[in-house]
Amino acid sequence: CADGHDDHASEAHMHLPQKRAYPSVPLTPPSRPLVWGDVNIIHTTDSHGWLLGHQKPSFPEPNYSGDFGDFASFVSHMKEIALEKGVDLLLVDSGDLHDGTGLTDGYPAGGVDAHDANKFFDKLPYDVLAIGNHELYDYPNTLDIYENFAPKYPGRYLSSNVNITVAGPNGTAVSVPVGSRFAKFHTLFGRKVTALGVLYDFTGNDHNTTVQKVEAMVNETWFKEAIAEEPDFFLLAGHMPVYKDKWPFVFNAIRAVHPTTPIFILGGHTHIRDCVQLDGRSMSLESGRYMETVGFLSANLDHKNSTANITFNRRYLDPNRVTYEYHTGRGNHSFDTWLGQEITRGLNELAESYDLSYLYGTAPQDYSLSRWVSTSPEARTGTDSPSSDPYPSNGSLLTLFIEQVIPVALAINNTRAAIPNIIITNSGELRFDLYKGPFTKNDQLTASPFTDSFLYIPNVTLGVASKVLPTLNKAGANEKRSLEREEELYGRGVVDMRYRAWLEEMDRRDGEVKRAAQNLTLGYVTQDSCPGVGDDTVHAPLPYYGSPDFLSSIPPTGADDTVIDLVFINFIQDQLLGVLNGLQSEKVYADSDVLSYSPFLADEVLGLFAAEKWN
Ligand SMILES: Nc1ccn([C@@H]2O[C@H](COP(=O)(O)O)[C@@H](O)[C@H]2O)c(=O)n1
Repeated sequence: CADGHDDHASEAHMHLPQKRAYPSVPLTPPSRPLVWGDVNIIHTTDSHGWLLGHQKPSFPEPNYSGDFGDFASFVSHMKEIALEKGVDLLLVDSGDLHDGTGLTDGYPAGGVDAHDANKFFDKLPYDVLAIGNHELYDYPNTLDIYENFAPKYPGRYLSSNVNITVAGPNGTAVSVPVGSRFAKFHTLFGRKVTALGVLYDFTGNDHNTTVQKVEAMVNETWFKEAIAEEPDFFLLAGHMPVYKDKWPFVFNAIRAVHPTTPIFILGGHTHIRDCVQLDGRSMSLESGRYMETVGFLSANLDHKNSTANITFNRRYLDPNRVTYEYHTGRGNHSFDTWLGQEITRGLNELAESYDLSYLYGTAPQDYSLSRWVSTSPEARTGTDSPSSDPYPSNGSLLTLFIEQVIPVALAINNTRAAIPNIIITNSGELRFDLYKGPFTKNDQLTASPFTDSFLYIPNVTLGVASKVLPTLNKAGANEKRSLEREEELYGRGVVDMRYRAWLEEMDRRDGEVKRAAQNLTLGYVTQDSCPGVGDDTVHAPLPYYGSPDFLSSIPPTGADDTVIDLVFINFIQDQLLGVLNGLQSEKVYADSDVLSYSPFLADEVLGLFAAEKWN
């Protein structure tokens, strides 16, 4: 094994949470050392609970096999290197800590999503953290951030445009920032920083939370006062994509007062690796998702009022021990810090206490969302020829979910099971591939983490019901999606289309040629608009297969006027009612026409199916 972890390799094949996230296969090391500057930033975003690292053996998963303990050791060593060099190194997170793995979503009854997993986050020396949209879908999660998480980072957990309503001193409701609106602090080497934490215009937030539009935020008095004094640099963290979103509102508001002050923007939300320069004295970085990327951004700052371009460098690191050891000059025996090992141990204990290795059944094959996955021996090195799992197909997780899993699971103990139905869900309900072999509670919550419920409207005619899906997808929506519709979906947090477009583009650009060469492992291949190469490790891109935004079960056969149950996931209720009312004029459907279809939630159906069919 490339980095001498043979004795642990067998652990990586177990279905239980790993005792240690050693890569089980040889990993490609980074292509070159990092370029350090006077100011350096390590960036995480959209981690969604992936603190135990990616544990499956098929590529590209081993690229991301470092766990949060490894990351903590990496950060400690990088801090030491920064100290030796006499430069600043900041640690920044851009939000979305909730929803995505068993560690966040596998909490016992009465618990709160991510409450326990977030305790490991606060063991790291984050300088600034920003709130994400997944902190806002459910009020109890936001309240937990407000009461328990933000106070761990006094003044540094930023929610510049996000409020929560809580009980005030005399019992009256008050709307207050979830964290702080802004932070002003000095770095270790005395640089003055003004930081913000901005959320994009999210509209899917729960009651008693508010998100102010970005353009309104920059007109607030507190904002104008916060940016009035010139710092050595602005640090704009935020759960907002660096491209095609509203960073320019914040950037321009600052530039109107400080035309030359350096600005670092650390964005997130679209799950992609991206970099943009809004001018020569600023750089904006977005560092992927699911702890599949750790971003590194550095700059050599010059003197006040200088108008010269600043030299920035950015890098997208694959979070694994080979990467971490390479950049810190450590070997396998000198890499782990006490804190790192404690975090790894604690995460595994949490996985155990949540019973994440509970076995539902054994998956007969891999099922993928948009990419090829295979467990053939060649796939271990990422060099076999890809098999085809587009949607719809037998290898597509979307097909399995909508055509088999949901119909089987929702029929369990259901008095309406004999009534023909059409079931519709958003494809974003599924978040990750499902791999051949033991299918555990952790795998269930990783593939489908949301506690969304299944609802129905009875007595919809088959003629109307069968038009709902094409209308939702607006036949050919991927090519011709109307701006209005895209904005509405985007506001509710639906960004899967941006991530998918990114994967598609990297495959189209040079996928076939790079894969055919068979000398590269599979992974992300980024082309952003910043100078130089961003990916730290060179890979061949994964083959990409597109999928629609919405999925439907196979419709029953019958005449157009046959009445059926129209079943759907609650996340899409508003859109579905809108479409239904546009398709027929006999009845105006409202929330009061919607009934509960099943007690089972979206984060249970794969497990129910596996227990019934995969044993
Ligand atoms: N209850 C929910 C909440 C979200 N989704 C899906 O998640 C996507 C947004 O997540 P990001 O990580 O991209 O912010 C969105 O596309 C929804 O499809 C859901 O299904 N149910």
